[in-house]
Amino acid sequence: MADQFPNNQAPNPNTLNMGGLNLNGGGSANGDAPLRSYIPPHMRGQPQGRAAPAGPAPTNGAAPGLAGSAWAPPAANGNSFSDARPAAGWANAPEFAPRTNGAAPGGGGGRPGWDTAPASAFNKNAYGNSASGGGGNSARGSGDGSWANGKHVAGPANVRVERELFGILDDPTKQQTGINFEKYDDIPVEASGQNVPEPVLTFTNPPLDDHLISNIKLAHYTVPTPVQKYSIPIVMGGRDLMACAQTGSGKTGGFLFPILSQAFINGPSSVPGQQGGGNFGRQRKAYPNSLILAPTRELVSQIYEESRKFAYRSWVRPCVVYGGADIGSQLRQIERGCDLLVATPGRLVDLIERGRISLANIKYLVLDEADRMLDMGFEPQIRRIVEQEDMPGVQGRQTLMFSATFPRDIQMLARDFLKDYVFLSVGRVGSTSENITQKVEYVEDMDKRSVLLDILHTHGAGLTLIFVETKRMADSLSDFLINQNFPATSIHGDRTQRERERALEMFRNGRCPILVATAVAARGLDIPNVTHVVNYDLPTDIDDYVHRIGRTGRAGNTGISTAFFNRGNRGVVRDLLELLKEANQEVPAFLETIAREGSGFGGGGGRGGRSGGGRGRGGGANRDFRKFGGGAGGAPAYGGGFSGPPAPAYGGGFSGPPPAAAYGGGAPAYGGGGGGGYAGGSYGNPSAQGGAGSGQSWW
Ligand SMILES: Nc1ncnc2c1ncn2[C@@H]1O[C@H](COP(=O)(O)OP(=O)(O)OP(=O)(O)O)[C@@H](O)[C@H]1O
Repeated sequence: MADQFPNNQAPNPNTLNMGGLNLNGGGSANGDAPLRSYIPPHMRGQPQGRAAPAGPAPTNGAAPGLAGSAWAPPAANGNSFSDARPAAGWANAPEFAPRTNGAAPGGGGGRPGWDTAPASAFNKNAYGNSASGGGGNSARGSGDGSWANGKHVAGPANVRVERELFGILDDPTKQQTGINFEKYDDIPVEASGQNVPEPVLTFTNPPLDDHLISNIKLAHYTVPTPVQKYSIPIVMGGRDLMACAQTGSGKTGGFLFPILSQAFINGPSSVPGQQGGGNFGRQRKAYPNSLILAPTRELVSQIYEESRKFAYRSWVRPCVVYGGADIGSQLRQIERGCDLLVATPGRLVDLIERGRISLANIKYLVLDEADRMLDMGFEPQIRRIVEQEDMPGVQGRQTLMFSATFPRDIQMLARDFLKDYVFLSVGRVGSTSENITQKVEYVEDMDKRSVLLDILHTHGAGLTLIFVETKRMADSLSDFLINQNFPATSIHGDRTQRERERALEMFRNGRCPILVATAVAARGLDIPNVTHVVNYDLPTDIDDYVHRIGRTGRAGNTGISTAFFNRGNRGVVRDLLELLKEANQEVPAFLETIAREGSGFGGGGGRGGRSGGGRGRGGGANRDFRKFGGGAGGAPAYGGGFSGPPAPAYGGGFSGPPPAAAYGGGAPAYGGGGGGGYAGGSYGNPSAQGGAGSGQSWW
């Protein structure tokens, strides 16, 4: 119960601050607020003076208005949602416990591997084959399969684990592809860099390993998405990669497939100092071959679950570590073997300091949502992990970066972490999927609750994710919705890890189909059946908007997003306008008007708090940095081959190439009209408040 009311208090309907909602005709509850400008549809056309009774008064009784909506509780006769819920509902939901790696004992077949494929570019030793463990006679590996006599021996099928990982056909708890899945192939692809390999068109051998293909089949994937088509040969060919593709278009598979395929082909590496022995038994220090870093606990958990799917029955044993959870159980997991590690940077540093993880065997380093990790102030930890511990240098590993957005400063970080990389963009960098119908409504702050209730009352089936800017707002809005008998919960950085996991699970399984979230839930989360994303508070940075709305309209499914916009959001108006136009969305007239008014606001929308020159969307700013004279070699563009030229340069005002020195870390002074940090201070907060390391953030 405490979970529903974050302050351990059920809100008192009589003292509930309704946020100035108009409950008694014209004024607010205490009668002194001005008339609200917003009139919900069901009240429109009624005599003046009855404006905006947008929600029921929080008094005892049923929940008027809910009955006809998707949220109607089966027995809505209590005082509040907690009373009205069905017996089998919220309160009785099982405690959520993070899944642990299910056992799946071994047997099955390996395959000859990549040897039959063209020799060009492919480095057979890329996954540690050069070490004796890879070629050893009985190196077991730590997953459920094993590696014996230089061959991969898969474990036997385990029906229970298979069901847990892959679900059943058309399983509603798993993401199904939607009607627009094939349309991903219409998105223009640009791949720049030296000697970019041709894309693959199917999940076949070669280049992919048969064991991986069998797991891909279990996941019911039939064809690769565009980012996967390109990333598979690029990564298997031994190249570094910076890949940018729209939200929900399969980037996770884009890095997992080639990494795991190589692992299945080449086997494990030996532990340093134990050459020839192939000691893969229980040991205190883990030597993973692959490291995937991602910004949030929820995201690393999700990537871990995906890696469990595709590593099923293989010698590879994935592990996950993140802060806020019991380190003891994570250590025990690692001790059982850890070939592929998914981690948040802070917890990984902790484990390295404890001497429990060595990065000496890393062959693949993935930075997922790298731009967010920088926003969160993780750069020192990331640099420490990559540059100051025992990880092989840039020449000795493959490094991959994935996101839907790649602001300029992250591209500059790439200069230090990547070598001769391919820059891949599926659609314009930072663009939104056309699978999402984007609506923008003009709503004054004081009317937001009322409009939200209106939306929730009329909303159909599916899950609704509501983004707010602060933790306090997340709590107060979810309390408010609960008092309005809506099955809501919240997720933000001040909730305990258990509360966060529980809230997410309740949302995922539909017991709480409304989730109020801060930016902590903006990135990467793949939750089936999220049909509506509401930006109750718009972010100050357009990239955040792109990721937030990307929680819907995934894997070819359609979705709706609604943004509440008012003049307080004018800093983002131009970017929003351009984004809507580019994605063929309806553009409300007020946006054009405010964009014209706001010509003094600069075009960048860049954030404060970040070193460097902000992240304006000036022409070319979000595309391969190297092409704009950054000093990394001006790689030739590769004809992407997927219907047409890349999207045109976006925004205005790319003012020419920066001097070469700008690439070296100084604040680059170019970009669309002065994006150097939109004031307001709501961003950049991580560094201002101690950064990721301190655990303090506004979200
Ligand atoms: N080839 C495929 N066929 C069918 N479904 C796929 C395929 N690849 C990925 N998916 C599904 O598409 C959904 C979105 O994939 P994923 O989470 O990797 O997207 P993403 O591009 O990383 O999104 P985000 O930018 O939000 O992190 C997932 O549910 C995944 O299972």
